[in-house]
Amino acid sequence: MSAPSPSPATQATNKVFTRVDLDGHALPPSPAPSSPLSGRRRYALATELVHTETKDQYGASSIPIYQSATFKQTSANGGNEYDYTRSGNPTRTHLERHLAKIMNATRCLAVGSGMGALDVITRLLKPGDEVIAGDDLYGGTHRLLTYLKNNQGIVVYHVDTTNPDRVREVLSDKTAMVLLETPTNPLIKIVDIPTIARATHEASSKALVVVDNTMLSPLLANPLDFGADIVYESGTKYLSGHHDIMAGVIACNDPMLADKMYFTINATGCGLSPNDSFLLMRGVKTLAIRMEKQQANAQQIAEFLESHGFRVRYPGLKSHPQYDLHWSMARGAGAVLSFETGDVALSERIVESTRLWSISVSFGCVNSLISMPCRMSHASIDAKTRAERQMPEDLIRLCVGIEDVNDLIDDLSRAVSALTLQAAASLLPKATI
Ligand SMILES: Cc1ncc(COP(=O)(O)O)c(C=O)c1O
Ligand SMILES: N[C@@H](CCSC[C@H](N)C(=O)O)C(=O)O
Repeated sequence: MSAPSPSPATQATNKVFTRVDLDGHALPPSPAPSSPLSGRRRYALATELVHTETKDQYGASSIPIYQSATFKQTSANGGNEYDYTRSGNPTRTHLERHLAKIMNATRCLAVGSGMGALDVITRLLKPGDEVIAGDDLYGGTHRLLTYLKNNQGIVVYHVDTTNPDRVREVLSDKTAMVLLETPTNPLIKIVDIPTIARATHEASSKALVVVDNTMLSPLLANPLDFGADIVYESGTKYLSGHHDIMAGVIACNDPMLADKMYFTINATGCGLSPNDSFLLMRGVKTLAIRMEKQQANAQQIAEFLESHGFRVRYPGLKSHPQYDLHWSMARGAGAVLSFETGDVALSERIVESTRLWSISVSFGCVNSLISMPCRMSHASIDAKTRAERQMPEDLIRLCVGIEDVNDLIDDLSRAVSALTLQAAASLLPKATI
């Protein structure tokens, strides 16, 4: 008996894609096209963020959540577009194609967290490879690099990446990866991506420049346009915007590199779940409006603190020593700033006296957060290393949300003035409020 001919729906599912991944699975075209059709012109980013191509059979305007671990095949040889969610899922693919468009990449991969993204990227390394990273960087990144150094035979240099000459000093043909963050977390220093990318590729044609773009998001910067080979972000932050998921995204333009990273994701099972892919997709659509409000608020708060004598680190302030460099690479200053009070105990009390600002790690959410990085987000960097890297223990980090800015300033002002009035003037060499 001959097999029944496949239905039109099955035929559509079985359509031949021009690209296949390392396991022979078909890859849908990526990035998603500018949508709806914009002729030759690409729409502005705020428009592209919202509009997304869907071919849903019922015309669903929001991507359905394909909450299925496995997918029925039409032949004993398998080979349909999807077979198993660890390998690929329609909701995740939709998100990845949309993000590739937004991140100016040909391919994007979505995984379970920002650290998961860095784990996938660093699995490109092999024992003996050298990695150059900043000396001011997210604590979890420092922790993973230290693990690789201690257990996987990777040589890691932490240098001041805000000075390209310090990077040049350690670049060699053994350099496999240069890992950059800009603005750095938590000291908000700026790194010259184009200069370092050029120097890296000159020193070793195989070395990869990897940029963590979590602080700015694709709305404000596209490091791939400045010579980066791979860009990753914690989707837990601005991309999703509501602190209701953990996610990580990786973008690149080299199909071979993308295939290698996809291999790791499939092999280890760290791809983003369908439900979280849906939530991240929903969050991305409002990125522009959230970020615009967040950074407008951050600017006013930074000016308020600076006008009261605090040393404020924010690239929206003309006093930032690398103001011009930042604006040569970015379309905005972001919404994370940090400031010093001159006294750890005072900083603690300010943090604990605010009411609207939640004491939380993370950033990029619609509500405002306050934290002391040395005690919280960067506690995984030991005290000795923090001291060597001159991380001020009294540093307060503000992650500004979308609330009414006057309420935020009032709350901060009340916390600061109540305490500084009590404090002896000697405790506050810098702060004069
Ligand atoms: C700059 C930066 N990169 C990466 C990460 C890691 O992201 P996730 O928490 O989603 O793993 C974080 C924070 O956690 C971060 O601040
Ligand atoms: N306990 C966590 C701390 C996460 S910090 C999150 C975020 N990157 C930030 O900078 O606030 C850990 O050990 O990773």
